[in-house]
Amino acid sequence: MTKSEQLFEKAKTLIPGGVNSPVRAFRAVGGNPVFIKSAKGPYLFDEDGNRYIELINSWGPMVLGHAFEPVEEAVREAIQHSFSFGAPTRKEVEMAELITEMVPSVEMVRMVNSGTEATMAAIRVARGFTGRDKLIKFEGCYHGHADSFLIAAGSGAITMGTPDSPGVTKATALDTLTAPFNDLYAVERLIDANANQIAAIILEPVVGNMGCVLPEPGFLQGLRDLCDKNDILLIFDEVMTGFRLAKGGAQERFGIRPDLTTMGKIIGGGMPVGAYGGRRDIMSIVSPAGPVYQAGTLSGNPIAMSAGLAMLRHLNGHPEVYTRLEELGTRLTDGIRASMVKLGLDFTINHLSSMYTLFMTERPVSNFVDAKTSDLPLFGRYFQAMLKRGVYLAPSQFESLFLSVALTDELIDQVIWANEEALKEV
Ligand SMILES: Cc1ncc(COP(=O)(O)O)c(CN[C@@H](CN)CCC(=O)O)c1O
Repeated sequence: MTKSEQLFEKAKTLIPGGVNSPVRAFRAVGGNPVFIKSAKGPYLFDEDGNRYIELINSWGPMVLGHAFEPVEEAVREAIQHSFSFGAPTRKEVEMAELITEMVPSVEMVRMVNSGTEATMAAIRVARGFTGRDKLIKFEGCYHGHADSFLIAAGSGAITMGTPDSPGVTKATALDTLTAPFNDLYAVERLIDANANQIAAIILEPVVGNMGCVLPEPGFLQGLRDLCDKNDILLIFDEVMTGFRLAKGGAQERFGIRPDLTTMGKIIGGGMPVGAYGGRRDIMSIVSPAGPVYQAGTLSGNPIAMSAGLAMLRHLNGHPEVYTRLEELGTRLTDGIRASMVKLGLDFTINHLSSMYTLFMTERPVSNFVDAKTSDLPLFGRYFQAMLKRGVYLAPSQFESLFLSVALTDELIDQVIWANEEALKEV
């Protein structure tokens, strides 16, 4: 048995499914997960000494590559002052200042410890602000594992076949309305049928959690208009897209101003950090400034703030990072398309900047129903064929991939080669 296999056997006796987050278990792609020992730049190294070109980057955070020196240096400096105080610190003020500078719609921000906490809090604030109970989310979008969002959820929920998880009460589920992504008319019908009851519409402005799915022209603006017309708050869940698709996230790229934004992943530089923020009048009702309660022992943790600050400061000061992410994404997806032409294949690739998904379906993918036409067993074989060739993909069809600027043209070309060989093999 390999070291990874030994570790997995033991892990399964101690941790549900042997993992601390379901999608890591390779359930959707077969085989056993590789246990990662270390990472550097564009590479992961597993417990058995295998090296992989990394296309997940911890599901988004490691946009500058693993062990990025300025982030590592910031953490080394921070740990000399102990780890956690449970009291306000200078770094939290600096973080709030930087986030509100980089994301102008965020006039005030609260730090939390995960994307899930951020979206949980954002919807509570929206309900507190509007006095309304219902929310609209989109089928296949994933906003973390809070009860309100495990309705037609994407990511690991659909990967494990539990888009509507047991344990979520009927009462909770009744307050979550769902519509197909990119379907404005369906949203209008929900609003008409639930007049004055909807607090917020929450979405991934560019979806990663059903695989990468882009908003069709007019969709985001249409949601903005519907929200304005019906006094509904628009929440952009930018846990994935924030600081990746542009310095100011998808909202900068598409020119739409949400009322609230949730953030995570990149914001922590690889440490557990989430955040939610937005209009000052809305955020001013959050405790202790206002009555809507939300708290966290490790929120604004000084080590995590140090890592996040170093990451965001680099992104804020180096716009060339975003140009490079565009180049890398275009080179890779153009290469994959060229391979498919050569092989007489016509699978769908959805791509924006450093996010993309190769769907094992020839159907265009603009919503969850489309994404679910993918041939999942074929995807599993493709995943394993890529892993065998030293390329580490997301172990699920219903996930976006995330490139980092640590990748080089040569490594991209290596991935293109591996992809062509893998598609031949499967
Ligand atoms: C748009 C969006 N919103 C919220 C979340 C939840 O964030 P976390 O609680 O996992 O930090 C996520 C988490 N993303 C998944 C990847 N699809 C995390 C990976 C995992 O669940 O292990 C997200 O993508």
